[in-house]
Amino acid sequence: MRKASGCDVNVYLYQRENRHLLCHFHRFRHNKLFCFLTHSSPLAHLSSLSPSLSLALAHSQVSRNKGKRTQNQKMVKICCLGAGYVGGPTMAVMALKCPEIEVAVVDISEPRINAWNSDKLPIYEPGLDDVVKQCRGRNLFFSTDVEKHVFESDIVFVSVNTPTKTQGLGAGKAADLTYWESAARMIADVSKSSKIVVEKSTVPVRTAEAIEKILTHNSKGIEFQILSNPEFLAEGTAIKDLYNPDRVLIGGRDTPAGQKAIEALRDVYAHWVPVEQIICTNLWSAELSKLAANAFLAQRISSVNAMSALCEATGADVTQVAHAVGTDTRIGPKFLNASVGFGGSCFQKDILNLIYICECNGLPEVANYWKQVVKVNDYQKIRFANRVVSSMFNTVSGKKIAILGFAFKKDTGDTRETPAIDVCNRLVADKAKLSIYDPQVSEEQMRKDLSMARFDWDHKVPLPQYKAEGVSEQVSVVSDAYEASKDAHGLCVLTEWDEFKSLDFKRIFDGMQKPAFVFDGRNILDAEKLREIGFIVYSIGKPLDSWLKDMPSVA
Ligand SMILES: NC(=O)c1ccc[n+]([C@@H]2O[C@H](COP(=O)([O-])OP(=O)(O)OC[C@H]3O[C@@H](n4cnc5c(N)ncnc54)[C@H](O)[C@@H]3O)[C@@H](O)[C@H]2O)c1
Repeated sequence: MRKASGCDVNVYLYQRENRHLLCHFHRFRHNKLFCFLTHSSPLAHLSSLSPSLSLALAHSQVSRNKGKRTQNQKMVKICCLGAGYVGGPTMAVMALKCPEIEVAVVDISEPRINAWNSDKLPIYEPGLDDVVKQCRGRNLFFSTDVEKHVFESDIVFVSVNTPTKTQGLGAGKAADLTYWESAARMIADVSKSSKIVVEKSTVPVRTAEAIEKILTHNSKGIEFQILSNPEFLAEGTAIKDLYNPDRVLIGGRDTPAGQKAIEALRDVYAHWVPVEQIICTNLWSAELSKLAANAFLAQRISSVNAMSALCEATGADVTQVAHAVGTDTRIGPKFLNASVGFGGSCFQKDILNLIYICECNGLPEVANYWKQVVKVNDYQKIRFANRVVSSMFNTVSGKKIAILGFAFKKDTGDTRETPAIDVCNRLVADKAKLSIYDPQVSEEQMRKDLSMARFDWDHKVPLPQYKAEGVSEQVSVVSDAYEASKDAHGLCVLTEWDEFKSLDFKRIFDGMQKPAFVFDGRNILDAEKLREIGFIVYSIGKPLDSWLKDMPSVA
């Protein structure tokens, strides 16, 4: 690269179909690209996108040889709307793997962007700090200047939140697309050049059609190609998942321009994902696949959890049953751990959304099938809390109960839809005094979560009704497990943090009221050792201690 007056002049060697092409790119303000070709151009195949985007994307073509690729330098600018659990890590990894692409992650939340620009990132995710440190300020930028970065970009990812609607038509099931729609309107308003708009958020099937309408009705002659590129990362392992995804899914229109847009995005991912793992489909298949994948995963958890209740009733051991079932190669061993229930921002929301779509399409039987997955999950959470109460002589009034773990799973600070909320609220409703410890969740977050009215759709299982005053009096948040369990009558493990496995349970036992109870909602503790120490132990789906068997059965 050499500097010329007023602009940068970049010289690239571009290889395609064994022809070499020398391009001179002039990069002006707003990243607009102008290209002068010194040889006849093979780039006409990209002509249906804007000239600047076509040329930029053409430059991102990579030649592939049995999965191995050589990369050419490229000049694409990517912007991502939404600097959340998905937008932040996804774009950080993209910036790391594509050093020649400029990636801007923008958000309307100033505190969130400030945190991304600080030493304390807004989300906890193993390995994330390191990735951000390597790229931030180089080709990764976090900003609240949403319009500027959208204006300058060739590819715009939209990774805004799509929560469940809580009011109006479809309340309790349908996805709330308010954030998505306002993002689409803004993209249409500020764009002066054609763009590829990528759905990264999880959205109902056929959302792209609605988004297309918004964009094209406001387009002023600019061409937008919409792609669906749902994200499959799991919180807690996001960086690992992004480095080595099982697959990347890209859906687009079955038109020449749609296919070229798919190719352009595939070439971005091909920097680090083997091309055979990049699945290209039509738009609706990609959108629906994300909902289907989450529904299947949640269904497995509800299946093993339903089995755990039957194990407790019959003396079978759910771990042994899951192992025996999972060794069938048609079933497989993953996602068969019985627990207090699934949580997180996606499973419940996406299944509810799926249910709504089925109902809207006149498929009530299909809707009811998926509804049961959520109902079993609610049942499992309440069954666990009821077990705590019934084991302790059917009352926890005034009793201290230690809660170890509040996040919805280990290695994340995310508490959205965490089972801990329902379990804690149930115990608070029974007048227990809770002492909560989680290594990543702040006191402020826990209090906020426990104060929010839980949205009720048509649950048959009565979920605890929360009283805000109860939480402030009955809940304390502490900074370690020993403090949480001091003088407690019972201890509940609600998140599978590794550090809980190596606690000194003799010390914990000595500090607790007797009889001392452990309720392991994640089956991570060695129940036999705990029993030797003197605890009465409840593990989900395992044969019950005689103490628990003698207690009244729980609903
Ligand atoms: N969290 C996960 O594990 C996960 C995994 C796969 C898919 N998803 C899906 O990805 C999407 C995002 O999820 P998330 O967990 O990152 O949500 P999040 O709430 O953490 O982040 C969304 C961000 O979008 C911002 N935002 C809203 N409107 C905006 C706008 N107009 N312009 C710019 N920013 C805007 C919000 O301020 C927020 O910071 C959702 O649809 C979710 O279902 C999430």
